[in-house]
Amino acid sequence: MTVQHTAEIIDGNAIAAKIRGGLKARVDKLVAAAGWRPTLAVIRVGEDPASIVYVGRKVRACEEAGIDSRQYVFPADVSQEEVIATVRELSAAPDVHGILVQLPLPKHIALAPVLGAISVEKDVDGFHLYNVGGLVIGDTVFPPCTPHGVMLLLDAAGVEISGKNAVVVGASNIVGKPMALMLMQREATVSICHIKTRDLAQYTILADILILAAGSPKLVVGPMVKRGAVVVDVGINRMPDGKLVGDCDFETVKERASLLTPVPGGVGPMTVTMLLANTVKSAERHFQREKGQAERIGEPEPV
Ligand SMILES: Nc1nc(=O)c2c([nH]1)NC[C@@H]1CN(c3ccc(C(=O)N[C@@H](CCC(=O)O)C(=O)O)cc3)C=[N+]21
Repeated sequence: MTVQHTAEIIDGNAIAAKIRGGLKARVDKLVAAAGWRPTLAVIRVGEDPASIVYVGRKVRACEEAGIDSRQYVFPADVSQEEVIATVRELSAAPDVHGILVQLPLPKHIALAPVLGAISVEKDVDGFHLYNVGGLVIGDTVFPPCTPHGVMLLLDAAGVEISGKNAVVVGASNIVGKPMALMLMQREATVSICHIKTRDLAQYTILADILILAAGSPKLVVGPMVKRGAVVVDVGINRMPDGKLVGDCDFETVKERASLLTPVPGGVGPMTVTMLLANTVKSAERHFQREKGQAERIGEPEPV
């Protein structure tokens, strides 16, 4: 007889709240020492309703953690040059520690020059090529928020990664690719599936850790999942009835997985938390540089 258990559901909101508590304490300590607050600049272009909601959520999370935020909102037909000029100004501003350009941008704006204009020291999304390169060699200051949030969820749930078969479904620059690199860095054997993958099930069935980041509702159903697998669902799909669902068929996957993240309430809150974490880290690094400089200025002249 085999005994089957339904998956334990990982509570992303609870794990995120705990991490945010720790971040708030670091902010308080920094404010006491430095006399200024960590500050995040958010650039939003156009009136995409989802972007407005996401940015609003990030701004509120900043507030709750004691981080100042500033919003720069442009009309959808703003020129690429104007956006880049703003990013350059913010990159040079001494009182801004994090810069986030909300994606997606309108089609007439090329992403690479905009992201390239973000100071690597303020790149709290981890999208600048310098930070992408750091990730490739396993040594980055600002890991991209969503995949980093997934790693912390796995760690908080006590999931062992080294030596496991990890399968990432989705190969985007902001989730799938960096996710695969982070899992590989932790010594998982990683497979990446994408839109052209034939017979997805023959990969997913081997996964001890299955990460879904395809943006396709019910892409993965129970029979495609190895019994006892850990399934992290990064998908966010808005259904016609307004309901939010992930990339897996929750009810059938729940019968096969040992651990499963819900949508909403799984990875989403961790993404926002990692943005806060990177912003606090950036501000702390700024303070250390400032202090280092003050000490150098204060040094007596050699006789
Ligand atoms: N430069 C940039 N950086 C990003 O990190 C970025 C971006 N652009 N563009 C859009 C995506 C999407 N994203 C999410 C943030 C929070 C939730 C989130 O908080 N979700 C909650 C609530 C979901 C809801 O009810 O709407 C949850 O899943 O429980 C989801 C998704 C960040 N993104």
